[in-house]
Amino acid sequence: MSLISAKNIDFSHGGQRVLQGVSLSLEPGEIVTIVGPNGSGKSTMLRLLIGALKPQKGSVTRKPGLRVGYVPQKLYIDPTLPITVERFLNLPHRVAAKDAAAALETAGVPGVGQRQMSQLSGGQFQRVLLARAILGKPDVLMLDEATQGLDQPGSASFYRQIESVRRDLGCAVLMVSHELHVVMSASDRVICLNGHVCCEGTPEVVSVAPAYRELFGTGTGGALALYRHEHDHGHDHDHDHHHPKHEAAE
Ligand SMILES: Nc1ncnc2c1ncn2[C@@H]1O[C@H](COP(=O)(O)OP(=O)(O)OP(=O)(O)O)[C@@H](O)[C@H]1O
Repeated sequence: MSLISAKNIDFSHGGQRVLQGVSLSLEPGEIVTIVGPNGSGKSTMLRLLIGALKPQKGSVTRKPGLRVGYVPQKLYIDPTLPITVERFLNLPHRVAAKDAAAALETAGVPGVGQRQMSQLSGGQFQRVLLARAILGKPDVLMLDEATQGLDQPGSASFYRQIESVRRDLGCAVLMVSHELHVVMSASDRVICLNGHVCCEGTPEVVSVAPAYRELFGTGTGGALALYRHEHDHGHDHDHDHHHPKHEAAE
């Protein structure tokens, strides 16, 4: 059974149609990224999947008892408010010190528990948010533009952390981004959204799909290859096949 599945969703904000006929699902353990231009309905889709919004048409089904860990885009903490990482992880529910330490370790920031939140770098801060999501032992981690404000190496490193968290926890990951190549390289499957699902598949397949290239141009293929090299351990399909049809369309 899928962890979450959406069937034929229509959604409008006010009178404005944002999503039309969108179907997608998330299977246990997979990393799926929703990419799309600004305003294409990515955040709305995430909120529908979580259940914070109700579709006007279609349905969203979540596996009973599904635990979702959510990593927001950015969380504002008043810099004049002294709060340590450990204290932050204890909000809103108290957690055991050893669980907090373990979550920080899994999230890639071991030992920062006594640091002030305001003194963390952008990358460390997002990893602390990740640690907080991990504490709930999620079946699914959802990240909405979680690397905004990080530079490209910082984002790439954050997404590698996500892969490692997936390995440790065995959870599925659903991310939203408009940062293309960096995010895609870490994904098993990419869904390109622009009010509807334009195309969907492995990063290699989506990055050469005509609908994707129409939206984002052709510039991401090389960068994808650059980041992908670490992952070339042959999943279930041949990465190296040729796409003469698409190349001819460039
Ligand atoms: N609460 C709301 N009320 C009215 N319109 C909204 C609301 N939230 C989003 N919208 C509109 O719905 C459309 C889709 O927004 P959404 O945030 O889902 O897109 P997105 O793909 O996540 O965009 P971005 O990449 O810029 O974050 C936009 O045109 C936006 O203005």
